[in-house]
Amino acid sequence: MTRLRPSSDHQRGLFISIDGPSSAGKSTILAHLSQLLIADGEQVHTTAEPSTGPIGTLARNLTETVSGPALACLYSADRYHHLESEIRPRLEAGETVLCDRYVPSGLVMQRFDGVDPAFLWSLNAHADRPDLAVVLEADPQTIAARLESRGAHNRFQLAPGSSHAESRFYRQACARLVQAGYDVLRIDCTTMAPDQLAQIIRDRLQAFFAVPELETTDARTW
Ligand SMILES: Nc1ncnc2c1ncn2[C@@H]1O[C@H](COP(=O)(O)OP(=O)(O)O)[C@@H](O)[C@H]1O
Ligand SMILES: Cc1cn([C@H]2C[C@H](O)[C@@H](COP(=O)(O)OP(=O)(O)O)O2)c(=O)[nH]c1=O
Repeated sequence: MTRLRPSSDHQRGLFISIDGPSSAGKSTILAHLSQLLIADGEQVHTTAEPSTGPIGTLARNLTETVSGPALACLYSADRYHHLESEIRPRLEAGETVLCDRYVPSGLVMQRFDGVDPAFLWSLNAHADRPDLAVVLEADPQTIAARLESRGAHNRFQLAPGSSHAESRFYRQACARLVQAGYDVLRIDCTTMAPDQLAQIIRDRLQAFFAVPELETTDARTW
């Protein structure tokens, strides 16, 4: 039996974020991944940003009426509060945390308001690095079709050509994240089914982070 841990001397659980263009399939893949990890014996906590906490609720409610750096600050403030109030405590309890949107979304979405990427990075640079940042990629036309059939949730998604712009912003954000030491797994979700994509992520986690349960128990005695 193995457990997913950052390393064999850690009791902390793994932190995995998933980002990508609106309607690429983040929530769907996350649900499949959660089921797979639970079947593997992991304790899984799924969460999302903006969070359901006070700052996340404010950010979501103000997205149509506040823009630019002010909105960017709200989303990043939510991120730091989310880390402190929910993500870190769950990780320290040994749970695997799956987060639907995280820093990569913060580097991408506020660019629709023309916010300087360097400013966005400075707002997000102190957020905890996930053990794995999954970023979904796809042919923008395919994403646009998924978005149209699901329906837009806010002004960013209604902007003409938004799927193309988001894809471009994500490519740039990934380069920045890799430079900052993030472990980024980019996967193309144009044609593969969500359960297959979840399997790819699960295999990657197993390959990099599986630790024999005996070793995690041994580490506890110290
Ligand atoms: N790999 C996929 N192939 C085809 N359709 C998908 C895939 N993943 C998700 N979808 C569909 O695309 C839509 C958006 O998925 P969703 O998970 O809500 O996206 P997101 O969370 O990225 O906004 C849903 O109708 C979903 O069923
Ligand atoms: C995390 C985050 C989200 N957002 C936006 C992107 C989404 O449009 C919105 C979340 O909406 P939601 O409907 O939950 O997401 P999705 O469309 O992916 O299903 O919040 C930001 O603008 N900045 C951020 O940092």
